[in-house]
Amino acid sequence: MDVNEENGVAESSPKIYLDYNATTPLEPSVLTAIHDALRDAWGNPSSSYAAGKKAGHVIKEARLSVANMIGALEGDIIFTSGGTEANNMVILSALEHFYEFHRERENHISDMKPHVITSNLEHDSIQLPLLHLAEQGKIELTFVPASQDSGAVTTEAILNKVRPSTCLVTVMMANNETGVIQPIENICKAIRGLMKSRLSQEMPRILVHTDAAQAIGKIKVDVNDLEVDYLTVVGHKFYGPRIGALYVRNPTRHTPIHPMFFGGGQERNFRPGTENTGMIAGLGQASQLVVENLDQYHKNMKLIRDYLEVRLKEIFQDKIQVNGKFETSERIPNTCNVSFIGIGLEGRKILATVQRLQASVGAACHSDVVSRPSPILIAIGVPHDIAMNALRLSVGRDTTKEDIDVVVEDLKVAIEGLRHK
Ligand SMILES: O=C(O)CC[SeH]
Repeated sequence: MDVNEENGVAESSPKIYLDYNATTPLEPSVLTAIHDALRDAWGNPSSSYAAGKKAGHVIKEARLSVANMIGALEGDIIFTSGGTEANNMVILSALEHFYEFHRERENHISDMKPHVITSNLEHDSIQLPLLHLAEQGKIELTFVPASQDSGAVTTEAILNKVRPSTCLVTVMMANNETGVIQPIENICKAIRGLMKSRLSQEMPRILVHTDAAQAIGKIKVDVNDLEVDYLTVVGHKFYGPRIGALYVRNPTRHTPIHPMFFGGGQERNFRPGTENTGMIAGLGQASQLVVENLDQYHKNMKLIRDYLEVRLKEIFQDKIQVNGKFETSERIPNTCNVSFIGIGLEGRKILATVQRLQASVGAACHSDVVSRPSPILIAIGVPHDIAMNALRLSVGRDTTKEDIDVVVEDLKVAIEGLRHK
């Protein structure tokens, strides 16, 4: 067995991956679906001959699977390149809806700005386009702070920020760093309750979106329970490929949707561009697996995540704090955000010291920022020094108790070493 000269660890010591909120590997059957589609359904889906029809059939089946996974209709699903594209499409469609509403009433829109409400917990693919539009003076933007008693926004806090020009409320379904589930169903019901009065007062309908990236494949996601107008699906968070889909409730007839770019008319002109048949096939298969196994996935991940937290408590006792665990809110079953109490135990230092664990201190897209704590943890009231010492551990479908035992021992050795530096 070779031993790495730098860290003295046997090269063959396999790494333990606990960063499934960052991304997941493909399920074998998803890989097979992608391979088979690339091999057999390579035709252009817009072509009317056999090769095109075969590709079109693969896409139709995948669309049905994605729709089935979230309780939607086939026509409500628009394939996108991923969650970022889907989220940006929602924002721009809501703005267009605002302007169309006022143009139809011949209102002077030149001095009107659409208003958007979101939370201070959102992924960058919501937060940054909204900030960009606000900086350009194109929207008015309200960030509703999460409650520090629950790690989630409250429906009341969202409602309190509604104004006549509000056209979109967008709140993620579950946070990628803490796992805290947001009250999307309640928010939707409350916003729908405003619908009649707003229309009678010549105010635009408030559209509601949720980014379900971290929820799908972990908890039940049903658009009929939620009553959202839009919902973002991200394949690589549930063992699927790196494409996505946008759920739009009855597009154009009930819910406005506008293309961000123009081309050959694919996806009913909502999202033109020759379809990525192979990846779409994979997304369909990943969705089918969720339909068939969600309860088991949820049960297994929760068992292992809870075991992780028990073992951490056994080893570190009062020298750890689990962030995002509140009496008044729920977490997705696979996520544990934990801080190690003590000087010199910054999360990044711990990750640089462990021998087997692969995890993150927060969102992967923030991994380049080394000098600050997670803004999400600060937002839910975690003190700065505790937030600096946080690790985000997210287990997967196949993570075992033996994996957890290895990780906990790895952390124990690393932290003892850092404490004595
Ligand atoms: O790592 C995450 O939380 C999502 C990808 Se930026």
